[in-house]
Amino acid sequence: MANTWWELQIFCEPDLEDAIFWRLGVFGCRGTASEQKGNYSLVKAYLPIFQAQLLDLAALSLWLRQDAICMGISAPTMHWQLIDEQDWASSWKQYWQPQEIGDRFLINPAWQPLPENSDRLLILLDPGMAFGTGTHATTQLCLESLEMRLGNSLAQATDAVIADIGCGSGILSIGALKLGAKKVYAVDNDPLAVQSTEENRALNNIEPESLVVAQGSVDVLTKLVAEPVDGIVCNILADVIIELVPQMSAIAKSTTWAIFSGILVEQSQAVADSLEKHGWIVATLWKRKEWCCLNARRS
Ligand SMILES: C[S@@+](CC[C@H](N)C(=O)[O-])C[C@H]1O[C@@H](n2cnc3c(N)ncnc32)[C@H](O)[C@@H]1O
Repeated sequence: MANTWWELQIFCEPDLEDAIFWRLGVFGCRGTASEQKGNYSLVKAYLPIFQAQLLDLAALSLWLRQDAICMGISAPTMHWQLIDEQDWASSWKQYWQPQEIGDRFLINPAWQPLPENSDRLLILLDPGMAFGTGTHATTQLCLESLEMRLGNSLAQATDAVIADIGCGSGILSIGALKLGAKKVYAVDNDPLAVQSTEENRALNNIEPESLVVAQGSVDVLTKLVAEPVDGIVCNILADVIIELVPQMSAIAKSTTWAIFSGILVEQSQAVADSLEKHGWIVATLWKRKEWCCLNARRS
């Protein structure tokens, strides 16, 4: 039973997909994927059996219906079944294909052949049970922001020391290092994410000294980093970011820049207010679908 998973299958209108991904993420689903089925989307998500009972799944289904009603679109249908771990691993992997992100990155699932003739920065990933395949708008916004911060020749990318808070699969840490950052400190309070980041570090031939991974949050980072960092990237949910912002001053200096995502557009004002209250200036807001990414620097 320990290796048994819930497989959720949700048929929905494409406009509902993002709301569904958000709900599934909050719910603790791993390895979420979607495919087009005619005019509809089929979203599949996987959840360890110990994490949800039938009643929880019924409640999730009701929330999704509620979301659809609020958006004025037809309600999704949700089915669930139990599958074993082997089926889980192969079920969602077949939907995840190599993907170009921004101007520089190519995300390649670890089990896919390496691309030929690509001049993009290759990130090999097997997210395991952690969040961060690059398919979510918030991850893409963060990678594109990292490109802006580190990817042009004027930036001092090679000297940059970066903190990745809520590293998930390690995709942003690896992206920063591929852009030339000197060192990344990555933390996540989920031990499965720490394991996944370690595995993806090795997959991308990155030395442990260049990507230091630890379980925990900003409090752990403050003990890990020898001195304030040059950049921070933090893709978690808005309320968690607001909670963590005061602690981030301990790892920031006057020139530190920061990238925040996981924020719904309507939550951006609350996050910006919190940042400004704690010594940050919000320079830009990038939006994709209902998500946004705030680029900030110290005042
Ligand atoms: C949305 S995922 C982001 C993963 C990856 N960085 C990306 O951009 O795709 C958020 C991650 O933050 C972690 N997390 C949530 N709350 C946290 C906290 N207070 N401190 C550290 N990590 C946290 C979660 O476990 C999850 O792996």
